[in-house]
Amino acid sequence: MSILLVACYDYLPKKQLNIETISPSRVYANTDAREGGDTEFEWIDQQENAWLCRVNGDTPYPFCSLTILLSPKDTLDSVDLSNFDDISINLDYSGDSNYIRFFIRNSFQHDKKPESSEQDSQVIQKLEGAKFNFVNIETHKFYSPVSISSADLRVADWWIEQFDVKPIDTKPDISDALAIGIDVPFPFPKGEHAFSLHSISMTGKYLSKETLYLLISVLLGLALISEMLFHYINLRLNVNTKSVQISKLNRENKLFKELAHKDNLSGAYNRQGLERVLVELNNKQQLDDFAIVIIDIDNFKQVNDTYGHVCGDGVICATVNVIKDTIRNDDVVARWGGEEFVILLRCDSQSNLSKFCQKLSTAIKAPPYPELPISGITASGGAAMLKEHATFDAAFEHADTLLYKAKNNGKDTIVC
Ligand SMILES: Nc1nc2c(ncn2[C@@H]2O[C@H](COP(=O)(O)OP(=O)(O)OP(=O)(O)O)[C@@H](O)[C@H]2O)c(=O)[nH]1
Repeated sequence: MSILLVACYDYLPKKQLNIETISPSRVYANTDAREGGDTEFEWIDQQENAWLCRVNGDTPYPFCSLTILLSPKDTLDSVDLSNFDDISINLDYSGDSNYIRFFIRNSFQHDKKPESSEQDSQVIQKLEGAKFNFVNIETHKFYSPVSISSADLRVADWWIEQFDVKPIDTKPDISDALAIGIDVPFPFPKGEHAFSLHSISMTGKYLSKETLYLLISVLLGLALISEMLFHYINLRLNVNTKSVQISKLNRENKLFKELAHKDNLSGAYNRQGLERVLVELNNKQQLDDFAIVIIDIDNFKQVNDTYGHVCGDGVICATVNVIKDTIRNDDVVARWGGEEFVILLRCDSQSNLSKFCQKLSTAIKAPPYPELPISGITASGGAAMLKEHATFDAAFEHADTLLYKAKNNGKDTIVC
C-alpha cells in the first residue's frame, strides 16, 4: 500500500486555486510615474483584463505592471501558496519584449521600515517591502496557456540590494503571498505593449512528498505497534488461560494424589497414605514422638456371615469414625487391610498410651452404630511406643505380637 502510494504520488488528485483576476477591488496598476517616470498604464478593457503599457523612452528603468492582490484591498491578507507547485498563465501579449515577467510578492519583515511616500496608498505601503519572487517567460510561449513550476521562481537581485537582505532570506518564499503580477523585465523596449490576461491558476498536491512519507511512516509505525499490542494481548490471554489450566490440573493432581492415598470404603488412609505420613514424620525427625496402635475387629467374619457384607462394610466405616473421634488432629488412622487398622498416635509416655488404648477399646464397644442392625462390636489391638524400638518395622512387629496376644487372651482388649 505504502509503495503504491509513493509510486502513484504524481497521479494523486491535485488541488487547484483560480486567481481572481478581474475584480477591481483586487487589481492594481503600478508604473514608474509614481517615481516621476513617464511610462503610462492604460486599460484597454478592464472587464476583459486587457491593458496597455506605453514606454516613452525617457525613463532609464521603466516599469509598468498589473498586480493582482490575493485578497481584497481593504484586508490584504496573505495566502500560503507553498503547496502549489504548478502555475498556469493564459495571457495574450503583443509588443517588442522577448520576456514577460510573472511575479509573486510575499510578506517580509524588514529590520527597517521600507521607505514609502505619504501619498502612497496603504496597499502600496504594504507591498513596498514584500519579497519579489519572479520568473521570466519567453513571450513566444504565450500562444497557448503557459505552465511554469514554482520551483523556477527566483528572488530579484534589485529587491535584495534595495533592502540589504541577509543571505539567509534570499531564497524564494511564497508561503505568505500577498499578490501576484505581470510585467515586462528590463530592458523594457520603448513603445506599446498590450496584454490581455484570461486566467491564472495554480495546482498542487494535497500532501507534499515529505508529509506523505511522514504519514506513511507514522501509519506503518502505528500498524506495527497495533500488531505488537495484538500479539502481546493474545499472549497474555494465552498465559492466563494456561495458568488457569495449570492450577486446575494442580488441584486435580492433588485430589488424585489424595484419593490414591485414601481407602475408598472408609476414607481413612490406605497403606500408601500411611507410608507417606511416615516418610514426612521421619524427614521431620518426629517419629519418636509417636506410638503405633494396631486394631483388628473381633469376629468380623461372623458379622459378615450373619448380617451380610454391606453391614460388614458399615461396621468398618463406623469403626474408622469411632477411631477418628477418639484420636487428635495430629494423629493418623489407616486401614491396613480387611478389618485391621493402624493408628499413629502422638504420645510421650507408656502410661498415656495405656490410657488411650483403654479409651479406644471402650469407645468401639459402646454401641456407636445406631444405623446398623448389630451391637456388641469389639476390637483387639496391640500398641508400642516408636521411641522404644530401633525401627518402625520393629515397633510394628511388637504391636502385632501384642495384638495376637490380645486375640489369644479372649479379645476385646488393646495390649500395650
Ligand atoms: N464386609 C467386609 N468384609 C471384609 C472386608 N475385608 C475383609 N473382610 C472380611 O473380614 C473377615 C475377617 O475374618 P477373620 O480374618 O477370620 O477374622 P475375624 O472373623 O474377625 O476373627 P478374629 O480376627 O479372630 O476376631 C473375612 O470374612 C473377610 O472376608 C471388607 O472390606 N468388607
